[in-house]
Amino acid sequence: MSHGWGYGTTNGPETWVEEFPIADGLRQSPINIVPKEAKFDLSLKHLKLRYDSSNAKGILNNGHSFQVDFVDDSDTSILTGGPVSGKYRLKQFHFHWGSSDDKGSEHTVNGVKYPCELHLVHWNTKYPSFGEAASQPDGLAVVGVFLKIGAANPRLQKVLDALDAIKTKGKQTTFTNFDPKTLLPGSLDYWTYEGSLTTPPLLESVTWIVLKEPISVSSTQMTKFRGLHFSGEGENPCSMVDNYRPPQPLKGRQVRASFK
Ligand SMILES: NS(=O)(=O)c1ccc(C(=O)N2CCc3cc(O)c(O)cc3[C@H]2c2ccccc2)cc1
Ligand SMILES: [Zn+2]
Repeated sequence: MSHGWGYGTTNGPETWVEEFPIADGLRQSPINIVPKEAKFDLSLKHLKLRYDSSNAKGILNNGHSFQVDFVDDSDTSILTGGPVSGKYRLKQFHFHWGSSDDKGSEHTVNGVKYPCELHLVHWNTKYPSFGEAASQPDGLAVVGVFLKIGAANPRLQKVLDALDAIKTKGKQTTFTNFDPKTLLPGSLDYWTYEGSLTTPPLLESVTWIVLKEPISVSSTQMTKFRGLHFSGEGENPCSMVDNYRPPQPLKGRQVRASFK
């Protein structure tokens, strides 16, 4: 998918509406989460994430983030429970981060930005493929995990060590035997709301599941994310930083909490 959108001054989030009018839609993401305004919902189930590490297949610099792709031709890495019904298959995970430790997350909590946010992208198996699901209102479920500056996180190391091989746009390499469950915090308490992709095409097909508890990342580890480039090999080097969309209007949506 070649596209002109990005995170720069001439092609950043404020310009996306020109090519993707849904950018001004009724269920856009990310949002600012205000815990005191989230409604505890007793009917929300425990989030069940069951991943098979052998489904990990590769890691790719796609020019706006990097993603770890999973084999999704069977129900071996799935999300069930939580706010969704049915089974959602893990497709990929990726991150959004800042040029400094004071920004980088897409969702914010009481207006506070984290330095980084992990997204685990799943698609509803009632549809034949990810692409099909992505155009349906109940097609995708993305688990968002905040990263907070603290001790170095050894669970991130395998991912960070692979980044040297995918420095520039379009580069990819094999990435196997990795269980993304190792990236999750101890608690699976979450906020949930109906939203969209946070990158073009901004499709309004995502049930967001944002975990309350962050995982740790050190400042040194954050500099590894910032060593990637938006640009391709041989192009003018452009550091991959600030690849986050700012919070969007709630437009009457209710954010629910799985915890009191
Ligand atoms: N940040 S997010 O909302 O969690 C998100 C989720 C999925 C995706 C995603 O997997 N894809 C497929 C790869 C891709 C490549 C692009 O160049 C692009 O502009 C968007 C995507 C999106 C995508 C999702 C659904 C339909 C088309 C593209 C992207 C972002
Ligand atoms: Zn994302």
